[in-house]
Amino acid sequence: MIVANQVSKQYGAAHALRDVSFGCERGRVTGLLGPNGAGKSTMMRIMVGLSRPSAGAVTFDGVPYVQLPSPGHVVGVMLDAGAQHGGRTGAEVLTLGARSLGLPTRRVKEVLDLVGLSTAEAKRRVRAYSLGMRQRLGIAHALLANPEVLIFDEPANGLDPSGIRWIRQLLADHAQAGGTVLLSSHLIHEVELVADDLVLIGDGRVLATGTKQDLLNDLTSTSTQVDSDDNRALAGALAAAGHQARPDGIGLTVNAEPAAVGAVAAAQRIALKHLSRAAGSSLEEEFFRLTSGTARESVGGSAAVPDLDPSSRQHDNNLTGAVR
Ligand SMILES: Nc1ncnc2c1ncn2[C@@H]1O[C@H](COP(=O)(O)OP(=O)(O)OP(=O)(O)O)[C@@H](O)[C@H]1O
Repeated sequence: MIVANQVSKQYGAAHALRDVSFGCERGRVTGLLGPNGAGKSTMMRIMVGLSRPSAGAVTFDGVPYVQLPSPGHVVGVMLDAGAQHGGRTGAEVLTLGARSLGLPTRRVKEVLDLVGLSTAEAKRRVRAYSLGMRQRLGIAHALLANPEVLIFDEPANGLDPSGIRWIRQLLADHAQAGGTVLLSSHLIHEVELVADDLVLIGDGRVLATGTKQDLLNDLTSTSTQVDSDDNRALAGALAAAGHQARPDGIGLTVNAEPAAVGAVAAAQRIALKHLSRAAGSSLEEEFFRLTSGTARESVGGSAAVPDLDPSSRQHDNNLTGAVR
């Protein structure tokens, strides 16, 4: 089991992650979902020791990645498919990987077959690969030692529809065989079909976690659609009452029971034209609703932005593969 415990990361004055905690269980696919800049890549880099957290820790069955006796045998990582050396052939990249893991070179052919790269393609230099081929090579590299844990950042990036189906199946099969899978995406459809559990993050904070089904039930059960004579004033009054309201093309969609929305409108003497429970929102709609607030205060409840102690600032660089 992977456990992220109160992980925070600051880049200078910017907070990329704030107190992020979640778990990924064996036998399940966990989807880390969030819009661009939410902190997904930062979280994954911290998980595999490529970046140091400002606070908190991530463990694999109780052990931090960097303290695992042979991390490459336990955790298969695919973070940045573009990071492969462009001057090497795919076969060379995998052969070097196999050697460093103490694996026989026949494993190279096995993983090439597994990810659908032909022998001819494996002989080409990586710089000539399409994004989808690089992605497959990165996945092949992660699978070399047949690790129990897979951590993939945006694995469907660049894959064609059949490739996307293939990666979904691969991840689901891995979990079904007892493995632990964490994948990130900013595209909910990519994870909706394969993830058993979801961690929604925005602005570096966990917005919601749970099984996909529970989350969907929770998120959709309290949505209300409302239209009024003055939706701007109503949105302001709802926000002041602690509810999130967003324009939905007709009026507002609010994360509260209809009775609560009606009470706020009545208190402000705003006449309503429509008030109903929102019908069957999709997970995507709810995801956008949850992550649409750019103000940190609007997504995290008690989310005051703490002052940064200048002495704690880290001047990190941005080198791929560097601990930062
Ligand atoms: N090396 C760095 N230096 C400064 N800020 C950084 C650095 N790396 C990430 N950040 C910032 O941290 C925040 C989270 O970035 P991160 O790449 O983790 O998000 P993400 O969810 O993976 O986004 P995307 O979906 O676009 O890949 C962003 O505001 C980003 O600008």
